[in-house]
Amino acid sequence: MSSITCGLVIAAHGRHYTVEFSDGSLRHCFPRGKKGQAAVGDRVQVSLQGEAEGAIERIEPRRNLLYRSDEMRTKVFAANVDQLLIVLAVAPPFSVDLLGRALVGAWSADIRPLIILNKIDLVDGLAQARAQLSDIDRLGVPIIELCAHHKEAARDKLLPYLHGQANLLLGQSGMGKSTLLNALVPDALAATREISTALGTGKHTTTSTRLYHLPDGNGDLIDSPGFQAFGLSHLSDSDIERGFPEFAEHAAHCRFYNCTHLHEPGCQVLQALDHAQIGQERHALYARILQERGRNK
Ligand SMILES: Nc1nc2c(ncn2[C@@H]2O[C@H](COP(=O)(O)OP(=O)(O)OP(=O)(O)O)[C@@H](O)[C@H]2O)c(=O)[nH]1
Ligand SMILES: [Zn+2]
Repeated sequence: MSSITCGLVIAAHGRHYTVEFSDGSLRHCFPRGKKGQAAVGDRVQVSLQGEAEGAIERIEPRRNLLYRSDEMRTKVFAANVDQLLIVLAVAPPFSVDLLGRALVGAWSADIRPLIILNKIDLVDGLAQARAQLSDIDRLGVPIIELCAHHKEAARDKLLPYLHGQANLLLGQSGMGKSTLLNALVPDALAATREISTALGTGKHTTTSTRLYHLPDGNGDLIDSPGFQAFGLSHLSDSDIERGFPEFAEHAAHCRFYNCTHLHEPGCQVLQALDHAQIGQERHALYARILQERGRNK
């Protein structure tokens, strides 16, 4: 009989995983049978097999699961996340649409968002980047400005926000996510090599998502692959509305209790939009997300 041990999923490679155990050892693990998909950040029960492998027998109940979905498929980012770090940069331009979607995804899963505006050394574009963030700034989402090239300063600025939590790092390509990861976890490369060793040489695999422990052992940082889309077709209307917290005080006074805030008479959200109390772009994004869901139903 093999023994069952509890571990943490620290890397996902398609349908198999690297699991870390309390003594620091790593094993290459497969789900037993046709069980649900595990995610980085999951606590799992593993039956140990041989020296370096294991079978995932059970996934412990999750606090949350962050994922995106479109009509074709669902893609899991990670499980048991406390904070979503959305990396933006002064240049190249970031997508306000994707940022808004990431916020909706986070809030609907009860994950706190934090925005990192990187490359503030590119001073010429800074005012414009800040202006693009003004709607979000008004919502009270913390925005940390830094320059990931200045590793120590970036680390000192950011670490106090990350301590003691499971943080998921998300960013479009080119925003400086890898540069930032290397500033926060200087031995990230060595940790990745360790996983390759645990998987065995010659086993080629692409690691999509990876959990690192912060250097002082106080919290984790999960690196996800760059993303170009953030479909939210799995969310309900009320989940989506929760992604626009600035609507709430107005929505409470709409004439119809089931108002969609798109066209109804007596809609206070539309009125607030007319009075520029709600950003045009924010309402347009809300309408787009609802529309996409309508198409997918
Ligand atoms: N000026 C400036 N450039 C930076 C800064 N941080 C990163 N960069 C540059 O931005 C480019 C993209 O950085 P990466 O860290 O590779 O970005 P990434 O988000 O991981 O992008 P992908 O690898 O495409 O997913 C590189 O040329 C970095 O040197 C910064 O603070 N200031
Ligand atoms: Zn309304």
